[in-house]
Amino acid sequence: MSVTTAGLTRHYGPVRALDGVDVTLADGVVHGLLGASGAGKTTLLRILAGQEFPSAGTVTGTGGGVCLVREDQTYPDTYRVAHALRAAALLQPHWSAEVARELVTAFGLPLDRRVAKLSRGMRSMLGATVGIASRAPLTLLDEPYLGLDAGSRATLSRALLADYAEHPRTIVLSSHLIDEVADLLEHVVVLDRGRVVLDDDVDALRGRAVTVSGPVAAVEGFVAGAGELHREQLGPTLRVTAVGTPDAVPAGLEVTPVSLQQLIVHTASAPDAHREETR
Ligand SMILES: Nc1ncnc2c1ncn2[C@@H]1O[C@H](COP(=O)(O)OP(=O)(O)OP(=O)(O)O)[C@@H](O)[C@H]1O
Repeated sequence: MSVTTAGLTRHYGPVRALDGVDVTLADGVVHGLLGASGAGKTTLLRILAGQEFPSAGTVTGTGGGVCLVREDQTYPDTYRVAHALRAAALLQPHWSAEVARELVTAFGLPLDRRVAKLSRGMRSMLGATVGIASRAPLTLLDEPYLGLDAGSRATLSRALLADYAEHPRTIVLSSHLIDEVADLLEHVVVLDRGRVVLDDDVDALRGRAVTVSGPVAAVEGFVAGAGELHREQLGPTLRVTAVGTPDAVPAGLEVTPVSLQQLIVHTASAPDAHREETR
């Protein structure tokens, strides 16, 4: 299911949580919705799921069925894990009871425990179970890795990829910790203060930016005309992260590729003039 937003804007009083967001979430692709705290990720997911109205702009293509798992999902006080799963099964027309059972076992989720008494990590396990078992054509997971230990993070990633391979759908994972999700993603959308600052396939992004370090004058010469994302100087050594640098590296300079995490962090904090270079 392909979903498109046009000019999507959401104001809360003076706060522009979303400010003219134009994105297309392609069918059968795992997207990362990334950005710092307060960037607008949850607001966008809530609007996509129909749980929030935009102040302006449109969303098209969400008619096939949506499952949003929020990191602050609330349930009635009396709900136990089994109740939450039963409710999800009733609400989600593509629900797989088998997947839900497998994940409950893999995570070691206590079915008879009250949801209110679950630890932070267990709440994420429950959310992941609901999101994956929903098999919703548009599956939105808000901060799915919050509080999970390394083993459970691996379980979630494995289960998500395995089920997605058999039942491709449009998946959006929001996170402000890019390392947690980087390996799963095919496409990233980065928000910064309600605006899209990066919207590209992961394959296209990898290797696009480099960090170059060496003597100040030599580095300045190498990055002249490139899009600069970040610079720091330590005595006589200058280190610059940039996109669009020359292929030929002069002697005396050290050039290393930038990880997806670094590229996104630098893009979100780069001056506006240089953002265009990364698109
Ligand atoms: N109901 C609301 N009332 C007032 N302001 C809100 C409301 N919901 C969100 N905001 C504000 O909108 C901005 C975006 O919030 P949002 O929760 O979408 O960000 P986020 O990227 O999901 O952040 P985080 O990673 O911390 O969850 C923030 O400044 C937030 O304080």
